Amino acid sequence: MTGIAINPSILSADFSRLAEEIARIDTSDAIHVDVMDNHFVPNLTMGAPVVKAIRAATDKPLDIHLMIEDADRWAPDYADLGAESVTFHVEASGAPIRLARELRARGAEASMALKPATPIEPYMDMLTELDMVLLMTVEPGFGGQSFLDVVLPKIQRARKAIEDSGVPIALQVDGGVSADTIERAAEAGADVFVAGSAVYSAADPAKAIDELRELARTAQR
Ligand SMILES: O=C(CO)[C@H](O)[C@H](O)COP(=O)(O)O
Ligand SMILES: [Fe+2]
Repeated sequence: MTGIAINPSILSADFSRLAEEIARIDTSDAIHVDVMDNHFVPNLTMGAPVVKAIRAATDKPLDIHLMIEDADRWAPDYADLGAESVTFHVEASGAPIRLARELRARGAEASMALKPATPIEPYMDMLTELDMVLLMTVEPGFGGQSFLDVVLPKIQRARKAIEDSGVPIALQVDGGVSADTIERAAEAGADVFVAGSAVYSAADPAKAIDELRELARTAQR
């Protein structure tokens, strides 16, 4: 297992004050940025120009979650603009191994996401091409949805495959992660947690991040 990380999603932040909102999550391990194109998912958020502005506003690692079609074409741009980690959806990639290698060649960590109903088994042999796997625990597209417990067995199977690979690949969950759900996800084997509404709805987001981290650490032990 790698160490526990809490990556707040700025999808739930006030976009009119993004730099201040980023400063409020200073205890985070990285900043999760949701890029949506209104095609892969029925929602539109931001593209490379805004991510470039976020890059300039913080030294925190950027964890870019691309919910866009034609990831093979667009994902490398986010590595080029200085993101530490770029996640593409396997459902939107024609050549995931080539894309993962391309992201790494451009200096980013390569991460692949799976929607809740996408099985992990066809991709078990390519895990070593990746730095992280993201298992969505909601249908992608919106913040504030409920955690899907139906994904827990897939988290367990992915954890076993990662341990069997002998390579320290991170296992991220995204969607509905809160103080009520993070322990279940950590017990199943996740070690990187995205939380949007749970962090930004808190009176003190930095404290909420620390509390989530402690819950996950205890559950992982
Ligand atoms: O990728 C996402 C949605 O597609 C977001 O990262 C996710 O929903 C985070 O928000 P919340 O914690 O409120 O569920
Ligand atoms: Fe996300």
